[in-house]
Amino acid sequence: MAVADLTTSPVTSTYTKTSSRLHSSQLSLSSTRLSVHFSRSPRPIPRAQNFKITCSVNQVPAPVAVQTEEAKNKSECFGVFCQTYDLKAEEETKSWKKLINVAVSGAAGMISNHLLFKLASGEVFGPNQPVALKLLGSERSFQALEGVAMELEDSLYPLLREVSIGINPYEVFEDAEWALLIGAKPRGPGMERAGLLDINGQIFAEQGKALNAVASRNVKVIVVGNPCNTNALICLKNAPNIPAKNFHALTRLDENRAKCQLALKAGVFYDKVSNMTIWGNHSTTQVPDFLNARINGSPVKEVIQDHKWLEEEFTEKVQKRGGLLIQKWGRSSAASTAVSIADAMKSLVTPTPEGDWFSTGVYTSGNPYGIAQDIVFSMPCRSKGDGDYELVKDITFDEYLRQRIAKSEAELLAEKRCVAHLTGEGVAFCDLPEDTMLPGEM
Ligand SMILES: NC(=O)C1=CN([C@@H]2O[C@H](COP(=O)(O)OP(=O)(O)OC[C@H]3O[C@@H](n4cnc5c(N)ncnc54)[C@H](OP(=O)(O)O)[C@@H]3O)[C@@H](O)[C@H]2O)C=CC1
Ligand SMILES: O=C([O-])CC(=O)C(=O)O
Repeated sequence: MAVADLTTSPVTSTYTKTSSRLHSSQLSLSSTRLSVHFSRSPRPIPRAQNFKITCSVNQVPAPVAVQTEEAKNKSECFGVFCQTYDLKAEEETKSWKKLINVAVSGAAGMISNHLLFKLASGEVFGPNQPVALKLLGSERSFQALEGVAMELEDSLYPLLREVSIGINPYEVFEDAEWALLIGAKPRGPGMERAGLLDINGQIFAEQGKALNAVASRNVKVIVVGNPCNTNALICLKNAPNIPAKNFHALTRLDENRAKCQLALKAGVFYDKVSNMTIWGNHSTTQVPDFLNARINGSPVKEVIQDHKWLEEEFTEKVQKRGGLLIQKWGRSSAASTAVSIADAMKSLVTPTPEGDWFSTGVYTSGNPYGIAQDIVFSMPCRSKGDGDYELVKDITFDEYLRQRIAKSEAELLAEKRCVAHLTGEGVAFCDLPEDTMLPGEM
């Protein structure tokens, strides 16, 4: 059976090889009451979970689901998203753009549980952009991933045309135009940061190789899993055929947190805060830049005259916001992180408002600020809305800002030495600064 067909989008070729499972597809079709019209050659439903869902709709006993190793390694369309409908009568689809492929790792995790529904709703790409979600999980999360896909089915999003799930990045990332890399092992009690860098670095090295092999040549990659700057560096080093500029480490949550704290102090609504840069690492050395930020168009230091608060309390509040939230919630920021991923994507697909900018962790080569080359560092960017960005040139520095930036830079250079074995730059040597911490660590 084919995946959902759009009059305006080509059907992907993921399942054309699985003709041996055509029989299963026919079984599933006979047990579904959904009206199905094949506008192209039918493709087989290859997965057991399709039976479970269609049969539960009609109270037909489900065939026994036997999942082979081969089946588990495939990225496959899920349930209702495997159907092909005749959309010719649907006028609205005429104005739709070509289907966009979005791959998400850690898709069964907490952040994804918020993010996927934003992507499917049209909030990120707009009301004319149909979306295909390609969800990456693992052996341990596969059932949860099925649950996520079932919730996506039940949400009936008109723009959500395809959902596929899998555990092999070489399958899931095929033709991805966006890759949102969220899955990563959380740091456990007693685990050294070097250990976390190594374990998660291996995940991102593997995923970089997979993107390099099968993703769109212009895929935009947003690394969320921590330590996200160095994971992004590892990922891009393992994907030499994809422009390094396309890789981002998520620091938009930090930008949003900084805007909120400035608004609170100034007694204004947070939409009045602009030009907010987060410099450096998504860690407790990050630098929320109050020198260049503005409130109601005026420099922050003119609006907030308590400069001691800006240098000491504000900076630390932003750096440690994630840790405080974990103390309150018992788990790390998930909903606000998902919002910030959506914000980061929107900033790349819509033109940046005149005079403003946004923060994202990007590859430093060629930066105009004197920051070390060849790391991933959060900096101020503008976009024309084409998925690309330029670094902002007219930035002011003072001694305080320079010193803080240098500290975060030193931390990232140390992280880079620590993962040299994963970036193809020789033998790793770990001399991480003592106080190196993720925002979630206190
Ligand atoms: N940059 C930022 O601003 C922020 C980053 N984060 C980071 O995002 C990441 C995901 O957070 P969240 O969704 O809340 O986390 P969850 O624990 O809910 O999900 C993380 C997912 O990571 C996957 N994973 C990959 N490898 C391992 C492993 N070895 N052990 C356990 N899980 C693994 C799991 O999926 P599977 O089994 O399918 O692989 C799991 O579902 C974390 O690294 C977190 O620190 C969080 C907040 C802000
Ligand atoms: O440390 C974590 O996992 C959470 C995190 O990044 C944040 O809240 O900014």
